[in-house]
Amino acid sequence: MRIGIPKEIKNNENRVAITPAGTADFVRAGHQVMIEQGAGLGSGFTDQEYVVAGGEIKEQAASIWAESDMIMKVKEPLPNEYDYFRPGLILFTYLHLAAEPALAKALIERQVTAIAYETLEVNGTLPLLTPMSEVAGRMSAQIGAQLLEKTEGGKGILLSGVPGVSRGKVVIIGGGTVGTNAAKIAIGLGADVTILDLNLNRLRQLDDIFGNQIHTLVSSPSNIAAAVASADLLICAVLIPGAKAPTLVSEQMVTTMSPGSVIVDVAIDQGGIVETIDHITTHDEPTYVKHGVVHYAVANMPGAVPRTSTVALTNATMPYALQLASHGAAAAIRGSSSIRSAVNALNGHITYEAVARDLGHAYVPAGQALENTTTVQ
Ligand SMILES: NC(=O)C1=CN([C@@H]2O[C@H](COP(=O)(O)OP(=O)(O)OC[C@H]3O[C@@H](n4cnc5c(N)ncnc54)[C@H](O)[C@@H]3O)[C@@H](O)[C@H]2O)C=CC1
Ligand SMILES: CC(=O)C(=O)O
Ligand SMILES: [Mg+2]
Repeated sequence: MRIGIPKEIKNNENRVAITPAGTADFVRAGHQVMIEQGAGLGSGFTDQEYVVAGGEIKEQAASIWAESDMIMKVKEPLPNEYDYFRPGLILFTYLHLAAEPALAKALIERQVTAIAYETLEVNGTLPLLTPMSEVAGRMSAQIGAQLLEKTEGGKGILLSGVPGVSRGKVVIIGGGTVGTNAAKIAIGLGADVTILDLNLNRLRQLDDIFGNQIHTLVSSPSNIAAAVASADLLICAVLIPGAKAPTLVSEQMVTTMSPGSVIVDVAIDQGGIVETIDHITTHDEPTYVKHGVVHYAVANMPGAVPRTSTVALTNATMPYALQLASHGAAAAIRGSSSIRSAVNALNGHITYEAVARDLGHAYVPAGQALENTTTVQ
């Protein structure tokens, strides 16, 4: 199969979908890999390293899209990439379609086989989301701590406090991968940490992991309201796989936060959980202030630590990419329930139930969408 790796074009997105080692894995398995010139530089990989691994460097993104059977990316295609879509093209990347209706429409209209990292499931886990959630979770506490500094627009507190001065309060809504990793760093920084989750078993696990280093609370509207009002730093880490994130923090709740408090909404890639977040921010302009509260809503946080993130992401994606390349999409989708769970659009249909529901499209299971088609390779 011919595999194409365009350079990422989202703001400050320095990750790349393949490493030189991954290129060598594909080549060893008999595939051809085309990489856009300079695509790996942000992650510290030179064109020469890809060539040594057996890849071919192309100057133009357009020829990579046109000549590839499978495009591997990191972030969702942006509107100026939609024209490259064509029937049967395999697109393997993060998609977050519930928050991207125009992208969903383009994928349907052009009958792309769109396979999303974030919904690929193995025994109830999301192994292609986990590594980036680990990165973003850890970053969220680090970034929040910095935004609390006066010079960054914050209220001017140090999360650890000092002897004689109380610690800062970090509230984390959602105790999954992002939430747990945020807690690790926030605890390390010496903050007073509270985690809310709907899942009581998850709260039990967190209690086992962190003991009396954290407070746990069930995620109810009244507990959220009280915790938000007391937070210096609010980290939002809720996920319902594939679905648009629920609005759990209302504008009224944000008005109860003291001036200079900080919100980091990591769940923004699925639409975010905070009512006062009305747009996705970028690494160039990461924050804005509303009701005196600093809001951070960058949807590609790991793009700022690309060396760590590219290696962590590709460690997880490569085994599935190799399956897709070696068997072809149709056989891989039929043969692997995990790959099937990642298929969000195929042959003009939305094939992930939560995405279909949130975008108001009909849901057609991937297996059914594969019937009577000759366009899917
Ligand atoms: N902005 C960025 O750059 C990045 C964003 N993310 C996003 O972060 C979000 C969280 O991801 P993960 O931690 O991997 O998901 P996860 O599935 O590991 O954890 C989500 C947690 O939310 C909990 N939850 C669901 N409904 C809830 C509610 N109403 N109240 C409280 N908790 C609730 C679940 O029980 C679960 O424990 C996702 O949207 C993911 O895409 C991940 C990486 C990078
Ligand atoms: C998960 C995601 O959105 C990211 O890593 O950018
Ligand atoms: Mg996005």
